[in-house]
Amino acid sequence: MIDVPYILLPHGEGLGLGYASAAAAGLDLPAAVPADEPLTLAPWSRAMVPTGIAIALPPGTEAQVRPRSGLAARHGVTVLNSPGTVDADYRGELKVILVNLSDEPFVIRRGERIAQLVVAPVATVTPVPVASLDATERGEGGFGSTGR
Ligand SMILES: O=c1ccn([C@H]2C[C@H](O)[C@@H](COP(=O)(O)OP(=O)(O)OP(=O)(O)O)O2)c(=O)[nH]1
Ligand SMILES: [Mg+2]
Repeated sequence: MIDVPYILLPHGEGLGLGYASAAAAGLDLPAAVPADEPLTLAPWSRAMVPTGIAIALPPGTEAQVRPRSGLAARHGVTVLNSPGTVDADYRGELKVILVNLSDEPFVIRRGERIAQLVVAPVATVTPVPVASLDATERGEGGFGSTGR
């Protein structure tokens, strides 16, 4: 277990960050919209939803903002830039770019879990310019080159 420090911003008071089950991969992210002002995501529209949370990821890690399957399956609501990337040096508020891919409006209430955050190790590399690349069996084949 790796400690990940987080703070609740003023508009995140009372919200939290946690796993929904013992071995869940993703920390659920809550919507930090005002309790008396739910956010309505119109059909085929998007919104950047505040979570009221800021984190300090350990160097060598990233966090991915992933959709919740229940919202996607039941309401057509997903994370537009999935998986969103949270850099280890980011100290701003975590935000979730939700999109409503359905014909029905979707209402987001305060504290509702809108996405999940998966923390993962990340390889940081040094890009090295070279004259040519080593040969492989695949070569330049891609995008279905091996068949269906
Ligand atoms: O779904 C997301 C994606 C990003 N971020 C935050 C954390 C991340 O570290 C920062 C920048 O994200 P990204 O690199 O994807 O965006 P960019 O368009 O490249 O912006 P920047 O120029 O700030 O890197 O925004 C979120 O809160 N939620
Ligand atoms: Mg970036």
